[in-house]
Amino acid sequence: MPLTATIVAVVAAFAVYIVGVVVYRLFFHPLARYPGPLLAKITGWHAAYHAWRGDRHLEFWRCHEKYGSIYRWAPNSISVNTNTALKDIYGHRANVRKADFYTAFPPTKDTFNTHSSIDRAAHARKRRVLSHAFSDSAIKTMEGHILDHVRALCTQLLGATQKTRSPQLLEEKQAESSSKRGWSAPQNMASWTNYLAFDVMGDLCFGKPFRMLTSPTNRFATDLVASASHRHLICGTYLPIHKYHLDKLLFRRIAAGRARYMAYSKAQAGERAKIGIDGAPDRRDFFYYLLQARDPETGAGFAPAELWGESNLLIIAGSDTTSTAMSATLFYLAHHPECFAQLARDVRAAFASLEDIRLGPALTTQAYLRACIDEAMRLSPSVGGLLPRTVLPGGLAVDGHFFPPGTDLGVPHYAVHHNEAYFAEPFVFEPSRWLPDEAAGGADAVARAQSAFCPFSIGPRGCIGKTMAYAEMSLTIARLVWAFDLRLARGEAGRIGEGGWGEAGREWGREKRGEYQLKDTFTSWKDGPMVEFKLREGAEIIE
Ligand code: HEM
Repeated sequence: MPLTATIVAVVAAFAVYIVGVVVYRLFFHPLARYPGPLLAKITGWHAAYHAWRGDRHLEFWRCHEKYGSIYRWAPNSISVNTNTALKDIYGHRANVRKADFYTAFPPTKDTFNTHSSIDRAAHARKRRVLSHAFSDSAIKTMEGHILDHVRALCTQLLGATQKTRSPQLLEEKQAESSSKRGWSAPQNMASWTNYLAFDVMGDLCFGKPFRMLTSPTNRFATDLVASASHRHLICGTYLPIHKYHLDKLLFRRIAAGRARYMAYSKAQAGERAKIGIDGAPDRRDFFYYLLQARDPETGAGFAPAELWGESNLLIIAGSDTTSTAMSATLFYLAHHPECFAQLARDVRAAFASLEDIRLGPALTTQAYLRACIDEAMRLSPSVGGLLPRTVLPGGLAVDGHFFPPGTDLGVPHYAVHHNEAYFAEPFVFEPSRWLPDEAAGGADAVARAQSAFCPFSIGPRGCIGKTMAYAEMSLTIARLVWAFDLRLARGEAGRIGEGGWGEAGREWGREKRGEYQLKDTFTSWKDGPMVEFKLREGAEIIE
């Protein structure tokens, strides 16, 4: 056959194949009866586009507004926006495994970690070993490391209150300076909470903090981790991008950032592994627990590649997520002075000094503090998208729908957190909705809200670091609120992080001024809020 005829035949065969796939997916696929965007039913590129844009969490919400509680968001994938689906899909009895989405996460074939393990038995073993590092007693021994960095943050903010903001304000500052109680220049709390969370996790995972709070040298690593997370999301959402390394072609900056992070974390983990347990017997960090932990059933510990995989995971899983929740909490407190005032009253009454704020009953019983953090995580969840699970042989029934083996299912966090069926006025910051004595609707309304609240996911693959995250967030927010008065920066700076601001503000779902805006990169990218701090009357920070 002449060359031209061969090319025509190949192109024609390809066209017939494509048409066949499109017709099958639209009319004969087991999910064909479910509504959804036309392009999403035909190809995974639709979902990959939103993963790249960082508006995946909003797209799930928008589509549920349009199509109802269940829709098809990719050829083989269904999203369900109900509290019952949450239990059916993620609960302990769910007949599912993690979707192939997670094969895009590990840097090498032998570095599957607790988070990226798909096989249920392999995951159970890793999780058992890792759980030693998250026992209550282990977290208590890590408290000292966390507090070192929270103190460093307080000192930095105190320093900011003592710097002159601008020549015009010099006089005002001079008047204030003798008492050290002037207002600081606006501080970007997305950055500060990032530095804090990375310093804590670097300290606990690699045995040495990044020292981002006190020096700019290592701050570049926050961008690398963000790139790693974003790359995992894009490639996992549409696996051909991962399989054929298209990310290196299409998203070069993101792919390069991820590669740099992997090299960096490998080197850090290697250095910590060399020190081992004997080299630092008093050091109770994650590595200490990882190095000595043994599977109670098999007696096996983690191999070196697994150690890297786990410490690498912990940095990504524990830093960005926690910093987003803290910056979101500060965003909403700065936008709701009445809530800040109530929280400040509670915390200042409960603790006589800054150093009294430690882990323990006095902190865990701060109900309004927990309500503020939970409400911020509801409105702006650190992991806002959908965590896909694949139905195993035997199928799965969800909300009366039967799904065959191989179907990918999930509940999108941002969408279910804004579902009016569970949250009255879902876009309003209302911490009291979490307090049975204060919530409109009482204990029933609180129980309904709890049933759909899933910032840490739920079930056997839910966040293992939840207790640790609450420990870090409570210590940080309580200490900041105890020591400082805070207010939103005035003018344009105060708008950073708000909806309806800049280019993105014109997007449907990003127009709400009072909502902290996140870019969904699997975890989240954020900017702002810009907050001013002032050491409050009666507070002292020992530098
Ligand atoms: C506010 C802070 C945090 C949030 C919102 C959060 C959220 C989540 C979510 C949604 C998952 C499920 C991911 C999935 O199914 O793909 C998860 C898993 C996980 N998280 Fe967190 N996380 C936080 C803090 C932490 C911290 C501080 C650590 C460790 C120091 C941590 C370690 C992990 C690990 C290891 C997993 C995998 C668990 C498994 O698959 O068995 N997280 N987290």
